[in-house]
Amino acid sequence: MNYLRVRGGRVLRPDGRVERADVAVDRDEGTVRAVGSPDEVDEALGGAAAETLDASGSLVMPGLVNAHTHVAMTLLRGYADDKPLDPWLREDIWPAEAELTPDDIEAGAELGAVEMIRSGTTAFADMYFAMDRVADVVDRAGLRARLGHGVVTVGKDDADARADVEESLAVARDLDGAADGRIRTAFMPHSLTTVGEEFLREGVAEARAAGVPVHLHANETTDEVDPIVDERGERPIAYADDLDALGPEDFFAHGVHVDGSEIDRLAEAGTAVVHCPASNMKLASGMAPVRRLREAGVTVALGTDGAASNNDLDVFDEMRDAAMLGKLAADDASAVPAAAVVEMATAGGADALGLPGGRIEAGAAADLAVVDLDAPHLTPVHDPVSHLAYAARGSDVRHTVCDGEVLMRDREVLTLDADAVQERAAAAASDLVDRVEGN
Ligand SMILES: N[C@@H](CCSC[C@H]1O[C@@H](n2cnc3c(=O)[nH]cnc32)[C@H](O)[C@@H]1O)C(=O)O
Ligand SMILES: [Zn+2]
Repeated sequence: MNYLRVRGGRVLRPDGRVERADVAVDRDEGTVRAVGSPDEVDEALGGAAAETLDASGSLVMPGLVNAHTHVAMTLLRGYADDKPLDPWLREDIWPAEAELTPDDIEAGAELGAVEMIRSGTTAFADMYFAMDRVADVVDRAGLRARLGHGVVTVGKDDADARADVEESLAVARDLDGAADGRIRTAFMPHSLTTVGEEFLREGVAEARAAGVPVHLHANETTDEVDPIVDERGERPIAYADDLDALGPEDFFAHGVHVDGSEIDRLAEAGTAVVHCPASNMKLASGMAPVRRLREAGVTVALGTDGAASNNDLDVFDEMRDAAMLGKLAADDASAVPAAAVVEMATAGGADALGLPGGRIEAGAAADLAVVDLDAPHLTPVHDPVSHLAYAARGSDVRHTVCDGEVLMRDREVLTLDADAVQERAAAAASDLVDRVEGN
């Protein structure tokens, strides 16, 4: 038997209670074997030896889920700021991305993986390209992910557009189940306005046949909603439904400009929304109606979006931003409370992505973050859940565990060489900018 014991901490349970408990992990299975008092855990282990992870003075929480990002965009962190979505993409980001090589994407994904592990994130959804390289990084990092190749067809001729759709479907079929099952996939058209209708229709039909979900950017800005309403006489979520892209396994990023009928339709279909508050604020896209979505029964997860519109991959920031912005959007300080954003960043994320994790209970995936509460900015501890939402930072995470494996112990990343990764990514980013500016 191959056990790991997280000893001496307080544990955030699925019902939101925090209790003093040890957690026993079956590393071979990658699951939680038992949660309980030291005696109860002794009994569950039946005297078997276990490697120990010290959690004294700490809170053991489910690993955080970053449910929408473009992880290799870490190379473009701080490259172009202070513009709205459309000119930001067209004038700055897409020209830079045109110069990205698969090696760059691997370097950026490694940097993102180190950043995520250091801040307690154990699972993420990624839409980008050169996804075989991203998958290789996920495998080596020990993380869990739902990956897809992002399709854009606007401005492409028919053959190029079709090839992009085919690439996304091929990635969805070929990479599903990679990294010992920690990698799952999705068909990922970029958005309902950057992919033409016939390509959306064909791609979604193929995705359904292959049994993979659909992930796209939806209702992010009014510039994206208005043309659909003007051309089709229907709102984007109705259009998505018409395309058969609104299923219970599908998950849409943003959902900022959704009206009541769209919220109801999302709830009825069981399609999840990934709220990206920092990206929405930075690009001034708008305020998602998070309270209304949750009240309607929509699964809401949290995402950082790419590091160029955030500008980091720290889901603790996202929890705080989601609570703050949710209150502002509802004009009510009781809207989107601490427990709600913690749920969105854990169980909500796992449910939206259809990945295991998000809850610490016997039988669940052993995806954990151990947060050190012994710090001035976390003193006193009246309510640990309040601290997770409003006062803690990614750098407060001591240990990160995914699928039963320790990815970081005492703030040292074990699966990747963090210094080498940082150096390589900085060099790749500087070469990239030289190439872009030389053009
Ligand atoms: N195959 C496509 C790449 C699409 S990947 C997904 C795209 O989403 C872009 N992106 C990043 N953040 C956002 C956002 O907030 N909204 C919309 N697109 C974004 C990102 O820069 C990337 O180009 C191509 O040939 O261009
Ligand atoms: Zn995005």
